[in-house]
Amino acid sequence: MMDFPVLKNDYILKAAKGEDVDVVPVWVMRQAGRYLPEFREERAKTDFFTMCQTPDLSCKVTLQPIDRYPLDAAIIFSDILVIPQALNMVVEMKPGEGPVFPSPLKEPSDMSRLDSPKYVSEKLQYVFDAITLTRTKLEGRVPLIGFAGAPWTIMAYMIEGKGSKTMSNSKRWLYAHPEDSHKLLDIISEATIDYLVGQVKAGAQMLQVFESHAEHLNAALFKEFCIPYLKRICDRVKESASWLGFGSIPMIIFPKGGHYALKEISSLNYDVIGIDWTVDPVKARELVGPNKTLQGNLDPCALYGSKESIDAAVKDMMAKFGKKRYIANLGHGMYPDMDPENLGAFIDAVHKYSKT
Ligand SMILES: Cc1c2[nH]c(c1CCC(=O)O)Cc1[nH]c(c(CCC(=O)O)c1C)Cc1[nH]c(c(CCC(=O)O)c1C)Cc1[nH]c(c(CCC(=O)O)c1C)C2
Repeated sequence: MMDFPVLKNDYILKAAKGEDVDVVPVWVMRQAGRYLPEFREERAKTDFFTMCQTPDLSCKVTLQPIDRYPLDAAIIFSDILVIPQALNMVVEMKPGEGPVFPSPLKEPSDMSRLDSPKYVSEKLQYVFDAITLTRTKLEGRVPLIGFAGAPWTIMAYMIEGKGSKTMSNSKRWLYAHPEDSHKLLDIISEATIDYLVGQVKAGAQMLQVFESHAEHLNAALFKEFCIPYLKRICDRVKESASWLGFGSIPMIIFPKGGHYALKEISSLNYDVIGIDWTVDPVKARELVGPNKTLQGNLDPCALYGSKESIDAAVKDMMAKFGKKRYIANLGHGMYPDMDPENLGAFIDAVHKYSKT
């Protein structure tokens, strides 16, 4: 096990475990990104995936929001799509368009193009190096979060080849090729387990699994095509981390648009459930019960409002969540055209209402 600087702020780890904290911890999804001028300056010089593959650059932009704001966690700069890349698919970042796969999986026979998940950890060593470097450079200021995409979300990108409004190509697989869908989800899950365990070994102190495309499914599809894999990932990663001497690694599941599945998800071993802004925090608490930490859920677009309106929205949000078993965040990520000052106002408001 590596030797890292002593952790000075463990609010988020405590909140994840349900321990009492005197302030509500806060971080935001996509806190490293194009809304920050210092990020755009780096990004102008280097291709997106080259940044991910260069530990010095990944570390540098991971630390940018930590240097700027009093956040309670850092999240390693990378992308969920490094898993398809490690399974032998080409993914390019197109300016103004986002990630694009030139040759997505069209039919189940295309799965023969995929490499074995056995080699994923080897191929993603650069992420582990970035994590180790960043954990060192953080000097214990805040914990470092590692992450991966959930299997359905990754499968959807591999088949659609890019973002999609309907996900009709990947949903066609679920209905027309359920067995092959399970085969693909199994491959992605095995890759993801090794990848997340590798992140813990490299220094990640908490993990988030992004089920960003839950909104396209329903309770029945989620139960068949998501739950078993989310369960396998959580159980196996926790078991390995514990066996390796890292104790109980806190894990967050973020099912974006998955309001219909919250109760089912609360039966899994994730410590924290992230909710998007469409879910009422009081209803979410009823559904998941008292033994899970909730994370979220301000509409990111609230950051387009005035500082006064952000303050009022945070006050309302925090009254609904309460201060126990709660991690403040947005209900999804920052957008590139957001004003960095308004993120500061969001964080300040969380601190203000977490004290009173
Ligand atoms: C956690 C994370 C992600 N991407 C990035 C991070 C960095 C860490 C952080 O949050 O600060 C950097 C990250 N990833 C990307 C960017 C912008 C790229 C650029 O600079 O050109 C950044 C900063 C590119 C990217 N990568 C992806 C998209 C969405 C495409 C779509 O569906 O239309 C996009 C636009 C895929 C992706 N990537 C990620 C998700 C899950 C979270 C979510 O739901 O947004 C998803 C769906 C995860």
